[in-house]
Amino acid sequence: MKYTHDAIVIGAGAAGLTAAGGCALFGLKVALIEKGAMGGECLNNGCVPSKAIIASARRAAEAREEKRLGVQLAAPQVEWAGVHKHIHDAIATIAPHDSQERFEEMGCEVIRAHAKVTGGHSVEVAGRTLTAPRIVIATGSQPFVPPIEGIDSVPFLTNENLFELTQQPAHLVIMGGGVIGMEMGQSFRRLGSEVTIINPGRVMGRDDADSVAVVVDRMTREGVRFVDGKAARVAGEAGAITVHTDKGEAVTGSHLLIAVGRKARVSGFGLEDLGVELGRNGIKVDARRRTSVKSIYAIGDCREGPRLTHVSGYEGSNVALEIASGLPTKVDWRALPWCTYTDPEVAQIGMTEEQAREQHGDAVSVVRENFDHNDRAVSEGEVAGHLKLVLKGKKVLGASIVGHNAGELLLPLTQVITGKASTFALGGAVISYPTRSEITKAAVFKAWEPTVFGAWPKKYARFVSALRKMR
Ligand SMILES: Cc1cc2nc3c(=O)[nH]c(=O)nc-3n(C[C@H](O)[C@H](O)[C@H](O)COP(=O)(O)OP(=O)(O)OC[C@H]3O[C@@H](n4cnc5c(N)ncnc54)[C@H](O)[C@@H]3O)c2cc1C
Ligand SMILES: NC(=O)c1ccc[n+]([C@@H]2O[C@H](COP(=O)([O-])OP(=O)(O)OC[C@H]3O[C@@H](n4cnc5c(N)ncnc54)[C@H](O)[C@@H]3O)[C@@H](O)[C@H]2O)c1
Repeated sequence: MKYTHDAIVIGAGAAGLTAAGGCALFGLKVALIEKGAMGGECLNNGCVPSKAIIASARRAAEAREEKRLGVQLAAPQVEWAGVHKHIHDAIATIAPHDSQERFEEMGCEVIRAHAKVTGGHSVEVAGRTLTAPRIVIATGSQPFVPPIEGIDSVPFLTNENLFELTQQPAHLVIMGGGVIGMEMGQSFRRLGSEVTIINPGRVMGRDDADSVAVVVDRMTREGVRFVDGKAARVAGEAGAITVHTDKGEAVTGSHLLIAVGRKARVSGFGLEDLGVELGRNGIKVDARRRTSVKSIYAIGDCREGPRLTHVSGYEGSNVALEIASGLPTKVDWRALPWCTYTDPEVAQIGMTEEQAREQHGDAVSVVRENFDHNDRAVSEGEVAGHLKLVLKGKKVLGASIVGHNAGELLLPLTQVITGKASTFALGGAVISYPTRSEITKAAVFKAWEPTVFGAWPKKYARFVSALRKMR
């Protein structure tokens, strides 16, 4: 069969950009297809805008503090137009990194249209039929809106329109006390909105309970109200929306934010007709990210598994490496990190204590160090929090850190858990996004780039692709 490309990538978010960029840097002919904005969710309505609003909120919170370290700041004056501008300036500043121009410079053919997969090796887009031995699906996810009574008759926010708000909500009611609910709840409260978070049971259920308790305590003291229950019915109109919980409580606010998880984007682009196997929430993949149709990979938020930018990037580079080298490249989640950027931050790597005890029972031990014994923390007056190291013998299975900039403290643990500490390994390490720690990976990657994407690897990748095309 004569192919138009070596690889076709659908979706230009963190996953698709990394896969397409990687293949192009190996000298392969790649089509990158995006129907919406380049950069996908992380850049346009996820990580970047949410971390920008967190930064504005932190500034307001600091100014609101009583005299501390001998210094009293003036009371904060929040100007919503300025917050909105900061969010969109941050997006605009980062956008060139994910732009069509940059990926065309790398060698990708970028097509801005809706793609439809029509076979194991073919994709229809903008009136053309593209063909390649390998197709990579990186179509992402969208907010899950629960089908509860009244949901169609009230206006609500999700991450897709939250950052477009041109006026500050008087009272933001948040359905869901997961990562988005907690990060945005604290931010809007600090910026001056009243905030109520409705969640059944423990908030941030995937994280270590002791660590989460420290954040809940801080947010409660800052004035966030937590309501235990599941949103069961909504009613009202713009400016006065009431959420009724399954426990009989009713909360009325000016705005409603829905943050109860994600729905993988898996329909409307041909997978149904091809019979690609789906799981409960996403495309089923093996450890190499291959779907049930082996020439098609699925990476990032659209497949079953963790949904984080650094995970999307990791899977994108793995798949690019597998396509270029022809060698199986499996994911390794032993040192998977994630961080919730509340203040204090909650950072996790590898197994939580709960997961470790489920798997290894009494063989697990936990050591804990509190920040009030850490001289830097004491000097800065930021002593809230701790580090919990989850061990089997002296082997680290995981760690949970809650405290100032906790996300920045994970990197040495990545190396301890994987046992890989070379510069090459650091260049491929999975580092929580967005953290300043990523700069070390970027630097060593720059050092390795001329070797990894040098003339010989490029020749080899083209040879592998030519062999594949002959089959
Ligand atoms: C508010 C919020 C904050 C977040 N903060 C963080 C954080 O701090 N750290 C972190 O690690 N993660 C964070 N995340 C999660 C992170 O944003 C996602 O995991 C990541 O963006 C997923 O990347 P992706 O490439 O898999 O998908 P996406 O970024 O969703 O990209 C998929 C792309 O595919 C395109 N597409 C879909 N179908 C087609 C088609 N048929 N044809 C052409 N194009 C198509 C879409 O238009 C989209 O651009 C956050 C998420 C949210 C909502
Ligand atoms: N810092 C980060 O890395 C970061 C930040 C934001 C988002 N994200 C990603 O985005 C994804 C989505 O975040 P999210 O906060 O929407 O989901 P989530 O899965 O983190 O949390 C959803 C929460 O909603 C609750 N819930 C479910 N149904 C409910 C109902 N009817 N009423 C009230 N509560 C209900 C659940 O109990 C859960 O606590 C995350 O899984 C994460 O992968 C990551």
